This record gives sequence, C-alpha cells and structure tokens, in this order.
Amino acid sequence: MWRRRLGALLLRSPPSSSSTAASSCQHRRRHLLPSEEPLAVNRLARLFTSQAGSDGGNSQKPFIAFVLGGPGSGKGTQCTKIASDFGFAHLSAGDLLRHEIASGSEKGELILDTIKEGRIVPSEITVELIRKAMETSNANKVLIDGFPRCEENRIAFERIVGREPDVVVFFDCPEDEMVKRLLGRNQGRVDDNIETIKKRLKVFESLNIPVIDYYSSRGKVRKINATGTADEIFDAVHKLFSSLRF
Ligand SMILES: Nc1ncnc2c1ncn2[C@@H]1O[C@H](COP(=O)(O)OP(=O)(O)OP(=O)(O)O)[C@@H](O)[C@H]1O
Ligand SMILES: O=c1ccn([C@@H]2O[C@H](COP(=O)(O)O)[C@@H](O)[C@H]2O)c(=O)[nH]1
Ligand SMILES: [Mg+2]
Repeated sequence: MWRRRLGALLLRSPPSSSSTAASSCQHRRRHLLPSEEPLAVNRLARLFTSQAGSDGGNSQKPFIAFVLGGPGSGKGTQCTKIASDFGFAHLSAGDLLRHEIASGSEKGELILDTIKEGRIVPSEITVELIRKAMETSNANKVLIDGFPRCEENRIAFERIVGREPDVVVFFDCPEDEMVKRLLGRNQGRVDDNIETIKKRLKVFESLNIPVIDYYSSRGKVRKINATGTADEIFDAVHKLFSSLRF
C-alpha cells in the first residue's frame, strides 16, 4: 500500500528538480559509504562529539522510536496519544523547525522557504534541533515524529547521536486519504495547500521510503494500517507499544 499512487490527478506532472529532491537529500535508494557522506555531516559529527560526548549528551540512553509515514498519515495525532498513555516525550521535527521560524532566527527564512516547497531542511539544522530537544527533555523514552526524512538525515542522526532507533513505527496510509486529511487540517500551516502537498508526496516516495526500507532490512519497522478513525488506529498502536520493552 505504501507505494500506491494517488493516480492521475496528483502525480501526473513530471518531477522538477526543486520538487523531488532537497539539495542535501538527493541520495536515492542507495546507502552511502562513509567516504561519500556530505562534508557538512562529517563536520557536524565532529562538533557534536566534542560538545556532547559520544552518547549525544544522555548519560542513560533513552528508548528512541522514530515515527514515520506520509504527510497527513496521522503521525502527530498518534504521537500525542502515545505520549499521554505511555509517558514518551514527543519531539516533532516539523514542530521544532516551525518554532525555529517563529523565533526569528537567522535560519528561519531558509527553513520557511524549504517547508513551503515541501523539501527537506539540511540535516545539520534538524539534527541540531533534535539533539538539543532530547538533551533538554532528558526523557528516557522519546518519540521522534517525522524524522529522518531521507538517508542523509538518518546517517547524520546515527553518527551524531551514536546509535540507531530502537523501533521505527510506520503509519501506512493511502495517498488520497492523506490529501483529504491535509486539505481539511485547517491549522494555518503554510504547506497545507495542494501544490505543496503534491511535492511532499513525491519527496516522501523518493526520499523517505528508502529510510523505511533500510530500517525494514534491519528488522526495526512496525507497520500500522493508518486508515480508519484515530481511535481505531490507536488500538493497533496501543497493542504495539504494550508489546515493546522500554
Ligand atoms: N484517522 C484519522 N482520520 C481522519 N482524520 C485524521 C486521522 N488522524 C489524523 N487526522 C487528521 O488529519 C490531519 C493530519 O493529521 P496529523 O497532523 O496527525 O498528520 P501528520 O502525519 O502529523 O502530518 P504532517 O506530516 O503534515 O505533520 C489532522 O487534521 C488530523 O486531525
Ligand atoms: O526532519 C524534518 C521534518 C520536517 N521537515 C520539513 O517540515 C515540513 C513539515 O514537517 P512535518 O513533520 O510534516 O510537520 C516537511 O514537509 C519538511 O519540509 C524537514 O525538512 N525535516
Ligand atoms: Mg505532523
């Protein structure tokens, strides 16, 4: 189901370079060798190693769940429920980026432009925000919602934090359902419009699915059918989290 196309209406237009691949996340369906990793990632890894220690700042390693799924698959909705029932800290990469925009920081403009285009923000920015948030929360169970978005994100995180996630939860939702949900979200998000949604779906397919494939090959992915009501989906999520050891 995760490769299902929305069909003629949404995905017929040919991909343009700006709509399919973020400048820092262009590596498709091929895992990088260490020598091929972008310089920025290597620089960042050295920086964090000297600032935060090899475990990324946590003296006790937290249980880490990556929560992935297409745009509008319900990641945020389900994470709120998991956090409430299972005591996880909920770190949404998208929310961290939006807060960075709202803070008026130097990087805000670049982040805003990238989100409007449905592209992926450079790993050094996102990983730094996540690392800080993990450190600040000091939680022993963390949901990282909507990250990693591409192989470069994944490699940067694993190198800097020094480990893989314990589990990757994948919300599998048909594209037409995701589009319907996003167009009805009504929270004033700059990316909740049909043009950006089309781009986000392409980026999900070309750059995020390879991350899910990678973690599947490592036996880490737990796929949840993300159709039905939020409560119905949470029944399955609840069963899954009840079966995990954290
Ligand atoms: N099972 C569901 N059925 C119908 N609507 C839902 C369901 N789950 C979530 N929604 C609604 O769909 C919209 C998108 O949900 P949500 O924000 O949780 O998705 P998301 O995966 O976090 O999206 P994004 O990647 O854009 O952040 C919201 O308006 C939410 O209330
Ligand atoms: O790791 C990330 C997470 C998000 N982005 C950008 O933000 C938007 C919205 O993200 P949500 O998680 O869906 O709220 C996403 O389309 C990207 O443009 C990112 O670059 N990296
Ligand atoms: Mg979300």
